[in-house]
Formats: sequence, structure tokens, C-alpha cells
Amino acid sequence: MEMATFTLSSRTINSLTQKTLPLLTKNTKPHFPFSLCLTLRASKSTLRAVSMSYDKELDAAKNAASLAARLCQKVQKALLQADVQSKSDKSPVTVADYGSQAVISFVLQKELGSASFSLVAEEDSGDLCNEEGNATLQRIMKLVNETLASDGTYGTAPLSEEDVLAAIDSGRSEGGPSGQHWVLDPIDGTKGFLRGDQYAIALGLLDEGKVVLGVLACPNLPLSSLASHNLQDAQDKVGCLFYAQVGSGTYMQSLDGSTPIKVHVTDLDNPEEASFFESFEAAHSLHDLSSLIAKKLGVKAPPVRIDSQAKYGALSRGDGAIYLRFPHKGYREKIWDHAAGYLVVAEAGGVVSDAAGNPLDFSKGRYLDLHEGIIATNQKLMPALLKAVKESLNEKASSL
Ligand SMILES: Nc1ncnc2c1ncn2[C@@H]1O[C@H](COP(=O)(O)O)[C@@H](OP(=O)(O)O)[C@H]1O
Ligand SMILES: [Mg+2]
Ligand SMILES: [Mg+2]
Ligand SMILES: [Mg+2]
Repeated sequence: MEMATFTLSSRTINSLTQKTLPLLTKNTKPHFPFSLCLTLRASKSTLRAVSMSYDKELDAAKNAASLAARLCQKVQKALLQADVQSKSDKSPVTVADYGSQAVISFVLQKELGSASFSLVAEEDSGDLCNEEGNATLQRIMKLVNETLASDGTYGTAPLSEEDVLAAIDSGRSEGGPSGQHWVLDPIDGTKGFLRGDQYAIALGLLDEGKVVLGVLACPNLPLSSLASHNLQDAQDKVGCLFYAQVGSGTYMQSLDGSTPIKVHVTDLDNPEEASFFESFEAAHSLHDLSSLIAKKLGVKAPPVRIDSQAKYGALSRGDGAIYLRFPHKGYREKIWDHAAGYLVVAEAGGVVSDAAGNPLDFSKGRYLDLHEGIIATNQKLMPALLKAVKESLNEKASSL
């Protein structure tokens, strides 16, 4: 492990102390009021991550995701009101995907500058650059400009076709272990979006390969717990914004801007009382395998199946205790499907790992290299969960 000695100002110390108490050794030698010499037992990258403040980036990310959510809500509303024939048309989701990516890319660069901007995002403009694509581009441009104009801050001059294409294509970065990279899924849970169910706008920030910010906008997620909620109840208010900064916890507020509240994963330690989340789509995660794992744990409640990283958000506020994701063989997970959700859960006190208990590594480019699947729960339940996962995977392998 690399060791380092630092001389820091008292102001920096105040913010550092909150985040690094567990890292401090007895060699602390205070020279108040203006400076303090600390010897910290920590790797340089851990120290960098916890000592940096990402407040400015967080504000920009929250603004960007909230505006993109507004755009997506508008499209989903029109989609659900459309006749059956246009419902089978997949273009609304395309327009919303691209529009959301363009808005977020534009807002982040406007707020933070574009000089060293790097964005790893799901969409690119490849399909927009032919004749058919041009009509779609016109719809995207209109939607993006209406959305930006609805917010007094950004709507001063309308974006041209070229501006919109450039904003979308700035998402072609490969990410990696050094520097800062934004990670974006402009609509996660596309299938949920089309069905009128859950979806999320998921925006994370990597610094030196570690996720340091996570913002999840979940326009259809009820503000009250899913555990007590009837999903058909139209009275319940929906629209949640979860956000987390490394070392600072996870917060949730309503998408229309209520006071944020700090959220925590459940502190349940009896798996029999736990409930678990999984994908709504059986094609995205093996439902049979998760039911075997749940049975081994003694979980009594039926699975809660919802689309998108809204599952991570719900887990972070204790609506359920476990998230299980086991894609079919050969599927490679992308970093934008997990970066924001991972931090939202981790900062709420949860643990997210692959099926063998290894931490997720976001530093390898656009993909996550994983053992079998992704699991998330609280610290108390993780040992039992890992055991049940291991046994279930062995059983599955020996039955093939
Ligand atoms: N065969 C597959 N196995 C696992 N995940 C898949 C998949 N096909 C698509 N996905 C991913 O699952 C995401 C949705 O996850 P969930 O099932 O939790 O709603 C999709 O995100 P997009 O909707 O952004 O494309 C997509 O990246
Ligand atoms: Mg996705
Ligand atoms: Mg997506
Ligand atoms: Mg997709």
C-alpha cells in the first residue's frame, strides 16, 4: 500500500475529518489554527476520493438529471395516451433516449466547462445520420429545446441539429482507470418506459476508476416505500431523485424539489423477513435462480419485480433488503447500468458485489467484468446471501 504524508489547511481538515476518521493513525500531530500535519494510513486513491469535494459536480448532475426526467415524462405521457398502433412503434423511446442524453451532456458542459469533459453514455448518433434518422433528429431537437426553455437557466439560445448531435456524441468516451468520466444511462429500463412502468435516468461520475457521485432520477417511483405501497394507487405521489457523493451518504428528494432526506438500507438481519428485488424482464435476469436463492435464505415474501436502477434506489431507502441480478450466459454488463445505483446503495450503508463477493470494478472501460451476476444487500445479510448464492450456483451447474 502506498503511504503519504500531507500538510493540510484547517478548513480541509474539518471536511476531511468527517470522512476519514477510520483512516487516521495515532500519528496525528495538530498545529492549530492554520495547519495540521497528518499521517494517514490510506491508499492514495482512497484518500483522493474521500478528500475531494464534488459539490459543484453534484449540483450540475442533479439539475441535468431532473431536466432529462422532465423530457422523459413528457414523452412517456404522450406515448401512453397514444393509440394501440403507435404504442407498438418504438420511436418514442428512441427520441426520449437521445433527448435525455443530449440534455444531460449539454447541461453538464454548460455548468462545468467542456475542456476536459468525458462522458461514457449508452447512445450515439449513428442511427440519426440517414434520411429516416433526420426526421427523428428534428423531433429530438424540438424536444430538447422545449425542455431547456422550460428551465430559465439554459434556454437562452436554441440548439441547432449540429449542437444536438455533438451533445449526444460526446458520450463516446471509453472511460477507464484515470481521470474523471461521467457515466450515463439516459433511460435505463427502456422496456419499463414503454410499458408505462418504472425507468430511471442514471448518472454517475468516476474519478480515478472509482464512482464518486451517483444520481438516479426515477420519475414513476412512489415517494413512499414500496413495501407499504399499492402500485395501482393513483393517489400516491411519484417522482424520486436519489443522490450520493462518496463519503457523504445518500439522500432522496422529490423530483419537483422537496427537502432532501437521508436514506439508509434496511438493518434487517433475519433473511426470513427480507424481500428481494429483481428485473421485471425474465430475459434480463434468471428468475428461477433467484427464487432458489430466496428459498435457501428462507425468504417468505414474493419477489418485487421492477425495471431499471429504480431497484437500487428502492433498496437504498429500505423498501426491500436484497437485489439479485443474474443475466443469461454470455451477457456483458455495462457500467452505465450500475455506476449510479451502486453508489446510491453503498453510501446508504449497503454492499454491492458480484456473485462471488468481489467489489464491482468500474475502471475497465465501458463493460464490467463480473463473476456470474450482481447482488446487493446490507452488511448483516451479505454473508448468508453469498452462501446461498454459491450453493445455488453449484446446484445449477451440477444439474446441467
Ligand atoms: N439479456 C440481457 N441480460 C441482462 N441485462 C440486459 C439484457 N438485455 C438488456 N439488458 C440491460 O438491462 C437493462 C435494464 O435492466 P432491468 O432489467 O433492471 O430493467 C437495460 O438497460 P436499458 O433499458 O438502458 O437498455 C439493458 O442494458
Ligand atoms: Mg440501462
Ligand atoms: Mg438505456
Ligand atoms: Mg438500451
